[in-house]
Parts: sequence; structure tokens; C-alpha cells
Amino acid sequence: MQQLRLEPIDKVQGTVNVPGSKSLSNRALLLAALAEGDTLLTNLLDSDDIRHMLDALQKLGIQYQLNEDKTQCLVKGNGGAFSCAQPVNLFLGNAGTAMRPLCAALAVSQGDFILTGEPRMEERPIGALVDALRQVGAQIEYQKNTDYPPLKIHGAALSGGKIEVDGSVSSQFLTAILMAAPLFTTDSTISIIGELVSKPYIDITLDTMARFGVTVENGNYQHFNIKGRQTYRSPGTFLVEGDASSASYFLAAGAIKGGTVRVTGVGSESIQGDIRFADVLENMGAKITWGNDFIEVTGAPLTAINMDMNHIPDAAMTIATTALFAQGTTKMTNIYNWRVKETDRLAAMATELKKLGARVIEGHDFIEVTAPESLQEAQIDTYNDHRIAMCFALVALSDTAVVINDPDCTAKTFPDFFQRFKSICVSNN
Ligand SMILES: O=C(O)C1=C[C@@H](OP(=O)(O)O)[C@@H](O)[C@H](O)C1
Ligand SMILES: C=C(OP(=O)(O)O)C(=O)O
Repeated sequence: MQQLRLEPIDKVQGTVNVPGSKSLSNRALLLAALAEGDTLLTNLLDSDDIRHMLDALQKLGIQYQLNEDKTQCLVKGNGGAFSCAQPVNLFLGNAGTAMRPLCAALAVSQGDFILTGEPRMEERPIGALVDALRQVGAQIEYQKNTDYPPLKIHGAALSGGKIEVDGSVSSQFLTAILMAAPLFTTDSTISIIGELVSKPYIDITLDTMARFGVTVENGNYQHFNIKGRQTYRSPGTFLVEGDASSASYFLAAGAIKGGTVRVTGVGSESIQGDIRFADVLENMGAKITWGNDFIEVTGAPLTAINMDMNHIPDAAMTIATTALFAQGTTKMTNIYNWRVKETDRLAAMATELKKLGARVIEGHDFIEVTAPESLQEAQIDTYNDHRIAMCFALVALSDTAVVINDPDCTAKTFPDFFQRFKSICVSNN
């Protein structure tokens, strides 16, 4: 196993341009494939999750051309659902943004499909999505365990109607149905059972669909009306915003260490809910300046917060390590679904924070973190979870070095994270 040792960092300052958003890259790629006309995607993210979507689209017969650094992609739209004469087997790694939306899109396509992924993907639930799609006649079978991938899908034309989906585990199930619903032969009303989690990701979905010519009537995130028999239309070009979750690590570094750090590529105009991470830093004491295309942070002494973080599940992990630099006890609530992501993130964060000497209380759906007097040097296990590797890099902003095990797991969404992190770090040794 590879290890990366980060020595204590004396100062952070500078500007970092963050790579394209994972959530937008995979949504735009799928809709460009389903759309009529060619779409040029720019500032596309080049990472494992996007590669899995691109490989899948190729196997589904979609033609596209990537430029040399894979940040531009010209997609030749299919003008409707996929159609494959031969059975197709798709390996989707651990990319939720590929597995869930493709499941719905393929249920309404022509052909036989198998969807598989990494071992952890076989532990990430998909039953609520399958149940919802079955209400309109989708033919989907579990290959191993009920409610989990791998899946076998026999695609067919589907009429819409009333669909109920459980929104309490992942918003990606609703996203998947929303994106497939225009391809149904009749109109649909999708209703949410339970409390919808990670709501801002639905705004990303609706905004992306609108850019491809499909509007959805949103009844207060409880009911969604969508017309059937529609065709997505290419917007011509689609600029992918910088990733707001990726921005969180640099913003937190600025907040903790007192210098000024600017993140470009994402700003006040962003559609991504994770830009609200900057408000959390502001509540903790940092100074934030917003531009249309940038967020800048200047550090100040930080104080702990007690906050519901359901709206920013990914960036919230960065608050768990920022808490190591805050006065008091930070409590982050309503984050049960951390347990069904790349790893059980509540358990993993608690284990790793304790290695540093922090006092941690792990609840069913919350975590409380109190910083120790001084941090202990530790080797951080990353559980094949990119965000654990990235958020624990912040530990090096203390007087203590930190070792990150398997740092390359950041490839899921941010392959050159550690290079960009070092670009804002100033060290005396
Ligand atoms: O739709 C999306 O792009 C995402 C939704 C969120 O998942 P949940 O809705 O499962 O919380 C988020 O954690 C994930 O990284 C990306
Ligand atoms: C939860 C995440 O990924 P996924 O899109 O696979 O759900 C994440 O990136 O933090």
C-alpha cells in the first residue's frame, strides 16, 4: 500500500482552480447521450467516476470524442433512449452517479443489460429505485442480494403514471427517475415517501434537465410532474462548473490557517448545494468573499458549531476535520446516509479522528468532535474513500505530521488533489 506523509504546514495562501463537478459531469454526459444533436462538454472532470460513465456510454453505442486531457468531450446524441441488439455488461466502479441514473435510463431502453460495480457498490442500496421503477413496469432483477447491485435489466418502452419513491436514503434515486421520466410514453407524477435527503442535488438534476430542454413541475420537493414522450435537446455547449465539494478542502485550509485562499471555477452563481459549505466556515468565524466564479476565505480563530448537515453530505466531512481546529465541540446532525456511501463514513470518521486524540461521539445519524490539546501523529486509513483521504490532509495544518494511507483513492473524483493541495501550502522545512 502506498502512503503519503504530510509534514506540518506553516501557512496556506494562493489560488486553486478546482476541476469540474462530478455531479454535473455525469448528469450532462448521460443527457447529452440521450439528447438530439451534438453536445460539446467543457471543463469535464477527468476521474474514475466519469471514466465509468464514459465507458458505459461507449458500450451502449454512443459516439464521443475526448480531447487529450479529457476535459472536453463532443457527444453525438442518440435522440432518445439507448437501443442495443446484443446484451451489454456495464462495470460502474463505485460511482453512484453512474449506477443509479443508468439503472433508470436502461429500464426504458431497448436491450438486456447487466450493471455491476466494485465490491462496495454491492453494499450500496438501490432497492428504493428498483421498487419505484417496477411501479411503471420496469423489468429489473437482482443478481445477488435483494435491494443491491449487481442488476439485470430487460429494457422496454415504459408508460409513466404515478410513481412513489422513498427519498430517505439517497436523492440519487429520485434523480434517476426524474432523468428517465421524459422518455416514458405518458406523463408521470413522482411522489416522495419519507423525508427527501440531500435535497440540493435535486436542484442540480432539474437545472441540468432544463439546459437539455426538459422542464419539471416541482411541487415543493414532494411531488414532481413531468410530461412523457419528450426528447432531450442538446444545448450545443455545456460548461461544467468547478466541483463545490472539491473546493471545500482548500476553503477549510484557508479558514484554519489564517491566510487567504481563493478557489476559482465555482462561486455565487453555482447550482451546487455544496457551495453552502462556505457559510458553515463563516458561521465558525472565517471571513468569506463571494464572486460569480470564485469563493475566497480568510482565516480567523474558529469556534465549534452544532448543525444539521443533511443538505451538504459530502462537504460536511470536511467540517469533521476542520472541527480539530475549532474551540469547543462540533456536532453534525442528520447525516445517517454517510453510512451507505463509499464506506460507512460515520464509523470511519469516528475511528480515524480518535487516532488523532480527538474526543468523538458517534451516533446513529450524528457525530460530535472535540479537538484534543494537541493532535497525535497517526496513520489515517482511507477505506477506499476519496473524501477521507482529502479531508484528513487538513491535519497537516497543525504542528503534527500525518500519514495518509492509499492516497491514490482520491482518483474517484480528484486524481491530482494532493498536488493542488501542496500548491497552496508554504512550509519552512
Ligand atoms: O446526485 C449526486 O450527484 C450526488 C448526491 C449525493 O448522494 P445522496 O443523494 O446519496 O446523499 C452525494 O453524496 C453524491 O456524492 C453525489
Ligand atoms: C457519495 C459520493 O459518491 P457517489 O456519487 O458514488 O454517491 C461522494 O462522492 O462523496
